[in-house]
Amino acid sequence: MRAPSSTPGSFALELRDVRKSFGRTEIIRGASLQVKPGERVAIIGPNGAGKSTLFNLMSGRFDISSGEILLHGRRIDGKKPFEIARMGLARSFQVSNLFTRLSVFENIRCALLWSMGQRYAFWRFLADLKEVNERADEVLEMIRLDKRRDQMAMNLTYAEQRALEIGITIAGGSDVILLDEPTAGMSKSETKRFVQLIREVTEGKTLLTVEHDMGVVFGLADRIAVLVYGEVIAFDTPEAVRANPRVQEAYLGSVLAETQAAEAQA
Ligand SMILES: Nc1ncnc2c1ncn2[C@@H]1O[C@H](COP(=O)(O)OP(=O)(O)OP(=O)(O)O)[C@@H](O)[C@H]1O
Repeated sequence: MRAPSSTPGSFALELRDVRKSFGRTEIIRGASLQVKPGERVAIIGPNGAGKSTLFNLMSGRFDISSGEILLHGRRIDGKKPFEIARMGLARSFQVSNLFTRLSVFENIRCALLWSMGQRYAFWRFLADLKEVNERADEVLEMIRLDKRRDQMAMNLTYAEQRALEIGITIAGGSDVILLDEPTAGMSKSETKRFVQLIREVTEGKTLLTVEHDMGVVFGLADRIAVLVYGEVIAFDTPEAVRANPRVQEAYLGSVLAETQAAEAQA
């Protein structure tokens, strides 16, 4: 519904020396990232490294203390979350954001109407309802919830609720998508199916995801940003990140060892 507003040669999303302090504590300590249009980027790092904070800064939920954030070459730091959303950046949350007593269809429709916001006068808005309904059904098919269309969101399984969450995030047609731990709490088989779903619904879009599951990270990401104590210590292809001694030492060594131990036990 929304055309990408990229200017040639610009990055989809760019962070320039971003800093964020809470009180006296600096949590993000000069983070820089340049994400190309259509790239899939995973942000990994130890608990408390600042990954969610970084998402909150990109989506305007928190103000940055210094630096710059650009969406398709346009400054977005200092803007309100809804302004950033309407400029084409959408995010999902770790904690579910659904209207549990509305139907699956209505949840998507609300997201669509919200994304259209005040740009439509009421008469125009009514004329567009048909288009909105059609788009909502299209999104339901994409997230494979068309058969659950008229169920209340509260009656969906956990994995279906997470899929609906993704549908809400992509419904407005944003071309930069931030997903915060999309597969958290899922079984292995659910995770596998969900990663495939994420691939499909974000095809051609720019995706940033915060993820703890290294299987998901290495299966999904074109590039991985490693955040440790609020600093991006590596931003590279999965192979290069895996081989990076600094990353091994600061994070990945222990995580991979844990993952292998868990797999050996399973
Ligand atoms: N609103 C806030 N006020 C004060 N401190 C905060 C706030 N939000 C986050 N922090 C602190 O910032 C640090 C980074 O938190 P954040 O949630 O961004 O880390 P994370 O890398 O996402 O961790 P996890 O992997 O556990 O989700 C933590 O020490 C946290 O306590």
